[in-house]
Amino acid sequence: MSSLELRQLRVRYGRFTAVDGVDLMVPDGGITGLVGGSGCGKSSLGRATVGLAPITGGQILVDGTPVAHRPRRGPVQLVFQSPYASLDPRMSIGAAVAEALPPSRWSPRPGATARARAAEAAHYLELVGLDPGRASLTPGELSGGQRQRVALARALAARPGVLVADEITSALDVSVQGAVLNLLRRLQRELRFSLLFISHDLAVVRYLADQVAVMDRGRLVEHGPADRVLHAPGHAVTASLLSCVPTLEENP
Ligand SMILES: Nc1ncnc2c1ncn2[C@@H]1O[C@H](COP(=O)(O)OP(=O)(O)OP(=O)(O)O)[C@@H](O)[C@H]1O
Repeated sequence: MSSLELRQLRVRYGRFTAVDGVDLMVPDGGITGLVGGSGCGKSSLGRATVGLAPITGGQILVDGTPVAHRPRRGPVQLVFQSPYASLDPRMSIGAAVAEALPPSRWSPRPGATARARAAEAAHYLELVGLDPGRASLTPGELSGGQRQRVALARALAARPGVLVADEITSALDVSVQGAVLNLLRRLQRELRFSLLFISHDLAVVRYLADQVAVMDRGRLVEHGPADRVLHAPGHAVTASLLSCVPTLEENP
């Protein structure tokens, strides 16, 4: 488990600034929900934490240490909205998870390392509720929810201190969204990674997050404890996002 800190983070695409000097702290072992309207820069911020968006200013720190901009198997792992973005359609799901494991120690017995890695990959598949006996399947043979579980297993296999989940349930049927969210919450408690949970769905964010940050046009406009931000918003953008979520009202 690790803290994630963004200091004056700036992301630009050509002349367009998508993230405009954001300061954000995801505390050690905490769950921070990042919300905002469409196009406000949430995904750009998330992608920047793993070097997948063009950072033009500021710093990203994990446990107070600046991280390299494109770390392989780094301390921060990102799960995308579409599992297809992170899974090779030709690779078996077992191989995809094994590939993400940290390099293993040298073993004197030929084949022993490959076997140990397959066993460890099976462990991660089990952890996300998939049958390790089906490790030879490819992503195309799985349902959307199962694919997202594989993407989660692959991210966790890299043993990140921080997980960034970007709209991970948006592409799923409503019937499986809850199961994936429950899984994520259970895994966060068991493995104790810090979580930056990006979503446009405030009801989901309230369910998971202990801190909520609100973005608008590339800037952070509000940040605080989830209870306070979602029940007594201090910014018009937050209030407007809340007004679109009638289910948040306990006594309508
Ligand atoms: N690769 C890119 N090149 C140019 N502009 C981009 C690129 N990626 C994103 N943008 C622009 O940056 C802005 C922020 O996009 P981003 O995807 O980060 O927002 P978002 O809050 O995640 O939106 P959504 O919820 O709709 O996914 C948008 O105006 C988008 O069009």
